[in-house]
Amino acid sequence: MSSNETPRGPVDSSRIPRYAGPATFARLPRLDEVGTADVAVVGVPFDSGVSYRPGARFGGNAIREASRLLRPYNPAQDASPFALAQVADGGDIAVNPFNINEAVETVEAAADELLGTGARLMTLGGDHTIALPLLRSVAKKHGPVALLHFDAHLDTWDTYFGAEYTHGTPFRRAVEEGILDTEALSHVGTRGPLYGKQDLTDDEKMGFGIVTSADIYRRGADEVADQLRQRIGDRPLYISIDIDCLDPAHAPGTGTPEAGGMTSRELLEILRGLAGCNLVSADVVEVAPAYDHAEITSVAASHTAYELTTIMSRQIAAARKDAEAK
Ligand SMILES: N=C(N)NCCCC(=O)O
Ligand SMILES: [Zn+2]
Ligand SMILES: [Zn+2]
Repeated sequence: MSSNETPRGPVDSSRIPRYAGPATFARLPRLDEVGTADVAVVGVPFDSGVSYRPGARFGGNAIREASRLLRPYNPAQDASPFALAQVADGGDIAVNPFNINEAVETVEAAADELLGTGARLMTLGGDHTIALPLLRSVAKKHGPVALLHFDAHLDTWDTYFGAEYTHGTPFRRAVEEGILDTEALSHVGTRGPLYGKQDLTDDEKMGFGIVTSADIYRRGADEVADQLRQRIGDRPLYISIDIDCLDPAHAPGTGTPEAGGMTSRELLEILRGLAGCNLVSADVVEVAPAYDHAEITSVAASHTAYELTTIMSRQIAAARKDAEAK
C-alpha cells in the first residue's frame, strides 16, 4: 500500500535554516518517520562499475546536500510535489563495493521491497550499472517498461574486460533480459566518439531511437519532448538520467565527460514537457562530486530529481482523484 497519510513535506526553511541538520532530499522526512511513501527517494553509493573516473558512490549524498535549497512549489509544473504525495527519503541501499554481482542483486532486492510497498522510486547517485537491477525490479511489477535514457553515452556496449555488469552495459543487458518495451526506447543527449559505427547498428537493432545533443540544440526542447511523449504514450515509463547528458560546463562532476552536451535548462525543459507520462520510477546517476566545482553538478542533479518527483507526484494525485470520483 502506498501512503494514505497526509504528506509531511519538507522542514520549514523559514523556521529552521536550510543549512542546519543532516541532509535528506529536499529536506523531506525520512521514510522511517512516515512509514510508507508514494515516492521513496533512495541513494545507491556504488561506483565499482565505472570505466574511467570513480566517485559516483558519493553522488547521492552530494545531491541531498545540494537539494537543501529546493522550495516546495514548482512553478514550471504548477504543482507542490511534496503536498500532492508523500515523498520521503529512504536513505541509502548499502551495497558491496568489492563484488559487482552481489551489489546488483542487493539493489534489485531493495528495490523490490520498496516497490512492494506501493512506492515509486527516485534513485540518486551511483554509477549507471545500477539502472539494470532497478529496471529488473520495475519490470517485475509493471512488465516491460518504456525507457528514456538521458546520457552522452549509449550504455548498450557488451562487456568491459569481460565484465557484463558495468556502467557502459546496463541497457544491453536489459534488452537481452526482455525487461524493456522495445517499441518505446530512446537515448536522449547522445554525442561523442564511439568505438566504431557498429555501436550504432547494434543499438538500433536493440530497438533504441536516438535524439542527439545536436538534435536538441537544433530542434528545441519542446519539439523533442513532444516527439518523446508521442512515442511513449501511456506505457509505464522509466527515466534514467546520467548527469553526463549535460555539457561538462553544466555538469563537470562526473566520471566520463563529453563535450557538446545539452544545458541544464534544456534537460529541465524536456522533463517538464514529459509531465502526464506514467512515470513509474527514475534515477539520476553518475554524479561524482570530487570533480565538481561549487556544486554545479549536484545542484543540476537535485533540480533534475525535483522535476522527476513532481511528474510522479502529480500523477499519483491525479490517479487518486480519479479513483475517488469512481
Ligand atoms: N557514463 C556511463 N554510464 N558510461 C560511459 C562508458 C563510456 C566508456 O567507458 O567508453
Ligand atoms: Zn554517460
Ligand atoms: Zn550512462
